[in-house]
Amino acid sequence: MIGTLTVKRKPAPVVPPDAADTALHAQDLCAGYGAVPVLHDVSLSVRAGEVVAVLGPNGAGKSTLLKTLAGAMPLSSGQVWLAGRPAAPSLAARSRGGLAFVPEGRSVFSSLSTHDNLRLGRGSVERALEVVPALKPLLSRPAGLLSGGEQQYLSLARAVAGGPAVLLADELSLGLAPLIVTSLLQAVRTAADKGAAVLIVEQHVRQAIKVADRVYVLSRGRVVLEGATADIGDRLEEIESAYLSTTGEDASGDHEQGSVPA
Ligand SMILES: Nc1ncnc2c1ncn2[C@@H]1O[C@H](COP(=O)(O)OP(=O)(O)OP(=O)(O)O)[C@@H](O)[C@H]1O
Repeated sequence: MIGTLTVKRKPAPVVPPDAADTALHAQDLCAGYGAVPVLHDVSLSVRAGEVVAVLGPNGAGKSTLLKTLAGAMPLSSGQVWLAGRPAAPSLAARSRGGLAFVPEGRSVFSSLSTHDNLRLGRGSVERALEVVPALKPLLSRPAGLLSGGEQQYLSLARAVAGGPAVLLADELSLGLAPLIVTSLLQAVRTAADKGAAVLIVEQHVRQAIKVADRVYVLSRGRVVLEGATADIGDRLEEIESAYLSTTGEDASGDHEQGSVPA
């Protein structure tokens, strides 16, 4: 009797459809702190030239999401893809690969001038100033003497000096005056217009949707809504009370995931 020949093939790697042609793609991310899970199967993508805003009430997991995307925090499962390839495991390696991360809080070298702070970043001072022109008159000032808003301009400018392919920014506008918030978000828009894929976490929802192309709303670590800002603008109040106020944060915990509800 002739035996059956079984040819063992390596299974083809499963590449999510969005991963291949987007600058940043995350698939089914789960992460947490110790035994406490925070993110549950979060998937998203950001294309080059887009600003995408992550919105959600306090404690929804927005910062945790950005940290996992940046490689600053491990995943318990899921995969991050950068430019169609599985992302390197660490923040340092992702930075070398063209990802820039502005974490929450201002990190500037207080004793150095604004100009020297910019020179410390990988990249070009000129490029940074094209995106954040508000820093031009402040180049010689020690960073420690800049206002909170100016320090935030500097954090953003350092991140964009290298012309990142992907820019992640967490709560750039926290505690800042409305005019500065507008200016920071405009700089974020400029970074995208120059080709970056930009993902921001932002509490100022109404300001954010003026510059963002799309949003994801996170509640209790899950994406509960996603859509183009053009589609949600008219229904912002309804969406704010359903998803964005802390009291509205899903007491039942069972919002369905989907696109902008009809
Ligand atoms: N270092 C940590 N150790 C343990 N739990 C943490 C840690 N950081 C955040 N958490 C918890 O994880 C959950 C999500 O926090 P996260 O900061 O990601 O939310 P957020 O949406 O960014 O909130 P906010 O808008 O208030 O900044 C919260 O319950 C928070 O208490």
